[in-house]
Amino acid sequence: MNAIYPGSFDPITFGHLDIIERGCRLFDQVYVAVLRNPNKQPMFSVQERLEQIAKAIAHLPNAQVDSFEGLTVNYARQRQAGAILRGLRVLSDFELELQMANTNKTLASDLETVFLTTSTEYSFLSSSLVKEVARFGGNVEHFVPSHVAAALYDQFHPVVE
Ligand SMILES: O=C(O)c1ccc2[nH]nc(Br)c2c1
Repeated sequence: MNAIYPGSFDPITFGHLDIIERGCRLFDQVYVAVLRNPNKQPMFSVQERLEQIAKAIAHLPNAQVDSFEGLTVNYARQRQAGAILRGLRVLSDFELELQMANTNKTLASDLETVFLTTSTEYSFLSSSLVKEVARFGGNVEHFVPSHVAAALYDQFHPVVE
């Protein structure tokens, strides 16, 4: 069975990678799918995020990066996925995740949402938190892959020609 792992990944964190690596042990193929959302102003472009994710999952032979827009259930069908993979960090994640899972179940009754609880060491982690730490010059090396840490540094320390 294939799974999709949809998200904004702005940027990808070790929390996301924890879910992806464990999902790769459960599913034949995991599509790490960046949602192209024109209503949001991400820090990194879709292309930048695709490249960041591709490098982060290069060690996983059955994971691949992708992007999509519109309904998650339509993208899942396009990728012939039987599951939507989601991570749960803390109880506060559950309410929105439950709403999305029930919506998707109503739209596509043959599509399951599979939740994995993140490892406790990453349960506090979010892309927003990482960007705030980087914004104020904090060390993010324990939160994101080194290439993502470098991209965050460049965001806040632009080279002046
Ligand atoms: O980085 C985020 O914003 C974010 C949100 C929701 C999340 N659920 N599981 C994980 Br890992 C996760 C990460």
